[in-house]
Parts: sequence; structure tokens; C-alpha cells
Amino acid sequence: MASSNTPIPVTILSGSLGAGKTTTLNHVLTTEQELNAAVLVNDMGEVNVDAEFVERESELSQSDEEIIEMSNGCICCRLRGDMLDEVGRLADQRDFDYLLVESSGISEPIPVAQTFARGFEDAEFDPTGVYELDTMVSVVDAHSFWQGFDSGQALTDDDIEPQGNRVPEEALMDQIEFCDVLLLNKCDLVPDEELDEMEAVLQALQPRAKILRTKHGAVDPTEILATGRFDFDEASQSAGWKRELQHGHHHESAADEHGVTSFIFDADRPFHPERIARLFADLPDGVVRAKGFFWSAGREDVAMGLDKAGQSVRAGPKGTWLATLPEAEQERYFAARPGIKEDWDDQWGDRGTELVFIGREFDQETLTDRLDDCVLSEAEMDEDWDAYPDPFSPDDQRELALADD
Ligand SMILES: Nc1nc2c(ncn2[C@@H]2O[C@H](COP(=O)(O)OP(=O)(O)OP(=O)(O)O)[C@@H](O)[C@H]2O)c(=O)[nH]1
Repeated sequence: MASSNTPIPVTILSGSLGAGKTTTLNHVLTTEQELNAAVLVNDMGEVNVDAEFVERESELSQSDEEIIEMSNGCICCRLRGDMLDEVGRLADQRDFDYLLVESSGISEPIPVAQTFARGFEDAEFDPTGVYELDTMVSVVDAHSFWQGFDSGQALTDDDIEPQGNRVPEEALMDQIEFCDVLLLNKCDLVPDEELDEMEAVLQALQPRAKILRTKHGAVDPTEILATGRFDFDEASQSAGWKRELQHGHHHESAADEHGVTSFIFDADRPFHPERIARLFADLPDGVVRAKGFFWSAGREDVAMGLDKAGQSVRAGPKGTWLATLPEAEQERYFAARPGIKEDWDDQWGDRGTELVFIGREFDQETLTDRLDDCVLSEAEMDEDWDAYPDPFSPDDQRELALADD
């Protein structure tokens, strides 16, 4: 039993629709080993645990089941309202050694993680001290892996509110990029060589995650409970594209032999807005992820951002060039990160392009050449950039490409 002053390790399980979250939870709930885990689910009806594992089924009326006790010590409870209040109540009422939360339907993994890691100001219950976020797990469906990056639901301009609605690819990317353990599930349905390739892509997207292949969610509970793998800052910085930007080079990995590519394109000169918009809308299908900043000629006031997750491509104003800040503020950035000053251009400051591309089976050289062609030529550097038609939105990142059905 957890003593009152040892925080209970929390595992957050996320994954896209039908990936196998419930199957995985059921597996943990009915594992042979004695396990004092509390499993918090959104929909009790989904957890079709076999009667033989349910200890006190008779005490539960069908309509009012809130907590089911399993014969191996696990309890399964339904999330009724606010997650924090619920886990607070649970900790008051029960003794358990691990908490496993299915995050679907509650919120996306990052806000859930934030809630556990840092508490929530307005909530009655403060989880810090009682709970400790321990492991972020994402269940990925191997069978529909590639479709996962191609929902065909990229948004049209008209659909976009400021900040935009998120498309499934973006949610999937969050789950992959912000996790400690990736369960590549439904491995029974996919040949090994293909699994190797998926693993290589996952590793490129999230180099820090431990990847496990599972069939019907059959994971050893010790791989996802009390692993000690979570670290908020590391998790926030560990996405493949962030690492690539920070370190600017390849990490030793199995990526290459499976046709997985990850590279940075950088340029000191701006892109021609129309040419680069056209290219962004027509990136090779194999590019699973692209992200970073770029300089679009005529938009010297703002750093443009590119964010491609699967078929969804957003581009537009995103950040601030240091060059547009008052000098005193610039100095503070220079002091914090001396590297900035080294790359400073006398005329243009930090304006420039740094984009990461991650994917498989696309030709890096061809893409690099195409990107180079979008950069202003020597002659164009002297033109009036404000005269160029600008296809990007004036004030936010917009969807650029639609999946061609
Ligand atoms: N062949 C195969 N089927 C699986 C596997 N894991 C889960 N399934 C099936 O896939 C379907 C979806 O599984 P769930 O566990 O309900 O998936 P989920 O992620 O909880 O789904 P939602 O809650 O709807 O998002 C079910 O019919 C499972 O039986 C697996 O490893 N192999």
C-alpha cells in the first residue's frame, strides 16, 4: 500500500480512436499479478472485464456502478465530473499504489499532464504531493498507422477560427511527441518489416520514447506503471523536430535503413511568398512531420511558422524576430543564448529560415532543391518585396493544403 507521504505514480494513457486503449486497460485490470492499481475511465461500459475477475459484482447495481473491484487488487472507476476532483476523492477513499488514467474524452495529453504535474489553481484538490505524474503512454494503431497521418480532414480556410480547430493528425502528433512509452498495438495485423518501418518513424518523431509492440494491448504492467520515465521539461523538449533544431544533426538510429529521413533546411535569405506557399501545399506525401520558422519576403515584421502533421499543413505568422525588439530586450536574449548573436546578420538580424522535415521514402535532395528554388535569388533580393502577392493570412497560421481525394 502506498504510504500517505509517498506520491502515487500516475500513468496517462492516450491514443487515437480505436487504437486499443480500452483493450490495454482491460489487460492491466485482469493481469495475473497482484496489482493495486486504480484505473480511471471515461466510460465504464467499455471496460468489459470478465466476470471472473470482478470481485464484488453483485454489490453493484447496473445503473450506478462507479467502482468495480477486481480479484487482483485493481479497481476500476468511472470519471464522473472534473478529473481532479475525482482523483482527489479516490485518494481519500481508497488505498492504491498506481493510478492509470485514460485520457480520451477528458482532454488532450498535454493539459492532463500539466494538471498532474503542476496542479490547477482553481481546483479544490491539489494533486501535487498526493500524486506524481510518472508515465505518459500513447497507444498507436499499427494497422491504420499510415492513415493516421492522412485523415483527409484537413480544414479549409472557411472552417478556421482563429487558432483553428485541431484535425486528427495534430492530436496524433501530440500523443506521439509528448510521451514516454509508445505502444505499437495491433501488431498481429501487420508484417514485421512494416512494423520496423513504423518504429523508425516513431523513433524519429519522438526519440525519447520507449517503443513496445503489443497485440491486444498485452503489455507488461511494469512497462507503464511506476516507470519513473516522465519529466515535464524533457517531455516538452523531446519531440524529434525540437531535438533536430537544437542539435542540428542526426542522432544515431535505425532510421536510415528504413528509409526514414529527418533533416533541417535553413536559409539566410527570405522565401518568395507565392513559391513557398505552393511548395508547402505540395510537400511529398512521405513527409509525416514538418515544423519550424521561415522568413517570407515582405513579412519582415513577423516570423512565419510551418506546422505539418500528416496531411494537415498550417503556415502563417507565428512569432517575433528578435530583430524587431528594442535593443535592451535583444541584449537579454543574447545574454541567455550567445548562439543567437553569432548568427546575427548586420542588416537582417535573426531573420531566416529553419525548418525540420521528418518522414520516409521521400528524396531529401529533391526536396532541398525545391526549397532552394523558393528562396529569393540574388536579383530578387533587390526587388520590392512588398509588391509580391502574399498568400499567407495576415495574422495567424492557416491550413494550406487539402488532402486530394
Ligand atoms: N487484431 C487486433 N485487434 C485489436 C487489438 N487491440 C484492440 N483490438 C480491437 O480494436 C478495437 C478497438 O479497441 P479498443 O480497445 O476499444 O480501442 P480504444 O482505443 O479504446 O477505442 P475508443 O475508446 O473507441 O477510442 C476492438 O474491437 C478491439 O478488440 C490488437 O492488438 N489486434
